[in-house]
Amino acid sequence: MKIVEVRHPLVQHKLGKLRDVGTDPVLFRQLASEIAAMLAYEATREMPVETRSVPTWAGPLDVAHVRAEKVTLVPILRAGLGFLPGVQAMLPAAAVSVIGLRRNEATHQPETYYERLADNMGERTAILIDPMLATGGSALAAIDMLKAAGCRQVKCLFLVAAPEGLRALEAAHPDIEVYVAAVDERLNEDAYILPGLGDAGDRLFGTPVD
Ligand SMILES: O=P(O)(O)OC[C@H]1O[C@H](OP(=O)(O)OP(=O)(O)O)[C@H](O)[C@@H]1O
Ligand SMILES: O=c1cc[nH]c(=O)[nH]1
Ligand SMILES: [Mg+2]
Repeated sequence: MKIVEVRHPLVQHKLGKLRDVGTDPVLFRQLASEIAAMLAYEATREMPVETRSVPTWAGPLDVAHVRAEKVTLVPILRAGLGFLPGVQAMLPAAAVSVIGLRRNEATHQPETYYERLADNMGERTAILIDPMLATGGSALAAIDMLKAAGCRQVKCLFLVAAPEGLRALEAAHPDIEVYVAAVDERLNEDAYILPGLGDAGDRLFGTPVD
């Protein structure tokens, strides 16, 4: 499994601000979105483009054109929504597929409550979007849904990943790619990432901790 930890100073600066418990939801969403755009930039580096001829002031010119119909963005509800705008800023024409998962806080297992995927999933690269990879259970469930729908290429964008979650993804899906702003230390006894960000969904949307 390809894992890219984006150590760019701008990403690390913004991540440092996200880790500050004093960062409120308005700034948290803005920073998360800005990092998401930079992760998307890295994840699309090898993206195939087609050549199209455009009229320019100097005559016709062949230019690169991204084929948005070959991509779908896949936010995992709810926290993935906070990450989506930054990725959409990079790929505005990509169809959005939505997966709703909620981690059961007692068992730490994901429970599915929504699935609405784009058409022609077999023709699309799926860019899975979630700020947190903890045990990996939610991402595994989402990737299983994407592959069951025919998806052959999956790239995952996370703000913070735990080593435990990365190992789980690697074991089940060695073919995927992962782009992350930080690989953190470990999970605590409640399966929260240390040092992590706390509950990303709550911090994005201003709800109390469950
Ligand atoms: O790797 P895992 O152990 O599965 O944990 C990570 C998941 O937990 C969080 O979502 P949560 O279930 O809290 O839902 P929310 O986004 O609605 O807050 C997070 O956004 C991931 O989806
Ligand atoms: O650290 C964690 C783990 C799961 N979900 C979160 O929002 N944070
Ligand atoms: Mg949550």
